[in-house]
Amino acid sequence: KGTTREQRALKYLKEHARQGDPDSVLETFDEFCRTQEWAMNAAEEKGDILDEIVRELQPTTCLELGTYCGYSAVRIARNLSPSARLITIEVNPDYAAVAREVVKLAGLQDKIEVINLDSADVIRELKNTYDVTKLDLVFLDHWKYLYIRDIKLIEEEKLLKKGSVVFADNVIIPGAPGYLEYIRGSKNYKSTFYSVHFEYMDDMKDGVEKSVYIGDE
Ligand SMILES: O=C(c1ccccc1)c1ccc(O)c(O)c1[N+](=O)[O-]
Ligand SMILES: [Mg+2]
Repeated sequence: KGTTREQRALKYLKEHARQGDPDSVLETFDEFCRTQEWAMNAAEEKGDILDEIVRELQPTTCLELGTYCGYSAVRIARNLSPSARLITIEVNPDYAAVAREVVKLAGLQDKIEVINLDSADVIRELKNTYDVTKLDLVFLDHWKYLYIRDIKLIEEEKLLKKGSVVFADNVIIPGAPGYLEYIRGSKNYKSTFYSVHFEYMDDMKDGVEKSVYIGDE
């Protein structure tokens, strides 16, 4: 076909979603994934938990690792207060390019910054280059084996404060065993596991982990 799945999804969104309406973009993306092609979005069930976290926490500065096509970036940003912002990191240039279009389609380009770099390199620069003081919300959704590397880097950079929330997708499928062991074993977090369906697959069980930082930073 010459096009990628992500480009086909973007085309569908441009044809069927309402410009400037984040809810319409999300609904249309879910429709695409249920009727045309599966994609690894943090869909309905996971999205509802993410919505709940954002509404309760009212974060000012959010970091997402693993933008993919921007579904969860739009999901987070649509609930942010006017001055709040989301930095989302995507190492794959093709995904990042599609995500920027999806963010624009949702009308959220003033709240979301998509960075096409390796997460570790950006985390080390958040204070100096990206004007970040502390992170209120971190959403881990990139390569599963990198969750533990990056949470340790975030701690090293002293980017968390009491009450910061770290929310991790896919802790069952594909799974992030090293991360789960680390975060649940750490005295600096209070973690809660939520059993949810794997995106768009009503007969597959996945899990997400919400960890509240109670450490001393
Ligand atoms: O790793 C995969 C994966 C592995 C194999 C085939 C397709 C996807 C995946 C699956 C569901 C997710 O929610 C997700 O975030 C990812 N991911 O790549 O980060
Ligand atoms: Mg995921």
